[in-house]
Amino acid sequence: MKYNLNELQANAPKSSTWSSLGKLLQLISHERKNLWMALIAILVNSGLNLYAWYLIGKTIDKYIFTAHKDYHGVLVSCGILLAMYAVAFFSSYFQTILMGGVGQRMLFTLRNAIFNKLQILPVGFFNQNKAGDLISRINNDTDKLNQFFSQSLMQFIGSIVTMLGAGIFLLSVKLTLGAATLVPAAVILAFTMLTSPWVKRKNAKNLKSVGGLSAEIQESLNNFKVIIAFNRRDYFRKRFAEANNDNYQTAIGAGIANNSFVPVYGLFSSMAQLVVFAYGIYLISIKQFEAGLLISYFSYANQFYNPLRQLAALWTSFQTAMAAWDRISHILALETDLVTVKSGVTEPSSSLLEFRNVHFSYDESREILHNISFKLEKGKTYALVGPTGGGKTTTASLIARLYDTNKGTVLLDGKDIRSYEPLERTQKIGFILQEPFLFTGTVRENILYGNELYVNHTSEQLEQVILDANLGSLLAIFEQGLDTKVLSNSDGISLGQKQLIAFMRAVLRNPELLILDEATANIDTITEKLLSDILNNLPATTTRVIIAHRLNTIENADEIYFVNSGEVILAGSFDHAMEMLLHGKRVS
Ligand SMILES: Nc1ncnc2c1ncn2[C@@H]1O[C@H](COP(=O)(O)OP(=O)(O)OP(=O)(O)O)[C@@H](O)[C@H]1O
Repeated sequence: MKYNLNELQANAPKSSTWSSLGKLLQLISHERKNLWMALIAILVNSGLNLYAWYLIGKTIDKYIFTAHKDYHGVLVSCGILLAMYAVAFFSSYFQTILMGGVGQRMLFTLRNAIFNKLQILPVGFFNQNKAGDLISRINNDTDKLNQFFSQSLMQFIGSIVTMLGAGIFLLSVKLTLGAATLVPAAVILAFTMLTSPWVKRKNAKNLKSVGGLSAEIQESLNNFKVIIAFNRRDYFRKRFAEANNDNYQTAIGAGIANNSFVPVYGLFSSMAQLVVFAYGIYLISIKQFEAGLLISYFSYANQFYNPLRQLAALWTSFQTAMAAWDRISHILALETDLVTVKSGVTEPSSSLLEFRNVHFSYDESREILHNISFKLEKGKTYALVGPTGGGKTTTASLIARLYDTNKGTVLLDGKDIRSYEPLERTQKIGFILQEPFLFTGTVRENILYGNELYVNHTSEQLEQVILDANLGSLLAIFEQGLDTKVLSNSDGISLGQKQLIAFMRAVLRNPELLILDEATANIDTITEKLLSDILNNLPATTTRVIIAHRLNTIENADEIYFVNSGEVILAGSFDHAMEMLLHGKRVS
């Protein structure tokens, strides 16, 4: 299945602005009550600000530009205006608090939704996407949406309400003057509609390059030791410089696109002022208009064009939010292809696991396993040997269902492995990976990862469980026992020690099938002997699959399989396996 987010995004059909807006609003549809209250607050605010200018114009005409000036009337109007501004202030404040909360809650929910989605996606997804890009989607893109919802959305609506109110005033007071004032706005509207797709594209490109830059930083931070050891800093510096340059170029592109509205809006709003000035004075000269109203008219033209100018900035925030939403929605729309299928017929089987005519490839280019069939019996120890890149880890990954076959079936206890719920399957199969994963915490926390059975045990009780499982000698290697601190980046703990913790973690889960993929590669010979004793003392029914390059590790296996060039062949004796390793076909 295709999981590469950048490719999926490039090939996705383009969606219209309005359908994207609809999808964006669905994100906060459960906040209906808060949205209505914020909307009412913004209507009150805009309405009061609009009415204030009408009152000012009327006050001037009624009390100033008249034969009997009435300053008391002006003072009364000022009192009313003060009260109106106070209410407008509180409604604006209330709306800001409401929408700030909506934005933060949406950010919280979205980040959770993306993270939960990542938990269910298969290994293939993580093979095809860079961690840095995913982090950027979770952090940066969700924040772009938050900014739109918490800051821009209500301003957006407020601006539209103010514009509508001002537009209605302009047209209703004097239709001809109003229509002339609004002509430049029609030009701006056409310009905005025409340039929007271009602006969105520029912003999407910029967000993608932010993801690329974040992936580059993450990769070089992960590999900093290799970079320093090999003095290959130039290589990473070059790659970083390229990603940074790409980000710089796309940011400039997005900046130009986003700001291209500002001068155009400025120019056309000045044009509108000019129209009001020239045409308004003309109307006064022919006694069809009053000077006080012209002052109001100027202000209403401003009330119309200022929000329009603001809309330019808000439109940018909207386009950025839509580009961010595109990137997020591609993750949310993904489904795992490792679904649990309906359980078919359970075949009575003495073997614990069976490969039946299995074909597998990571991508279309090359088949890694070709028509493979073999059985693993309960309680036996199997070794997988073969040259580097021969397909051992791939075979083990299919045994643990990290991937599904392209063709053929893997049966666990006579049942299609795909019919097991993940919890049941992972309880039956323990997998110690080539590179064990530990997280920052203590040995205890790492041992109990994914194991509900002992979480409430005291340290003494857990130590007893460890002793009973014959793992005491391994725990003794850690100076502070269960309380020994572990860092996920492995500093302060050796790779061998990490493998020991992963080994204890897997054995304590008491799996029916235990896979060790090069799990002793970094362990000294004496400790390896300890591990081998522990493996021999596992319950008699436990099946073991051991992948190892060190030959002494596989000496005592019941069966040895030779894995290479798409084949998994039973090698028979240890000597025959050695023969195959020395003279067998190597990977092409
Ligand atoms: N995630 C992946 N995507 C694409 N190809 C892969 C992936 N993982 C492994 N391969 C390819 O599959 C082939 C088998 O790899 P695999 O890791 O199974 O070999 P291996 O026998 O375990 O090697 P080693 O002894 O070095 O661990 C190799 O050619 C490898 O390049």
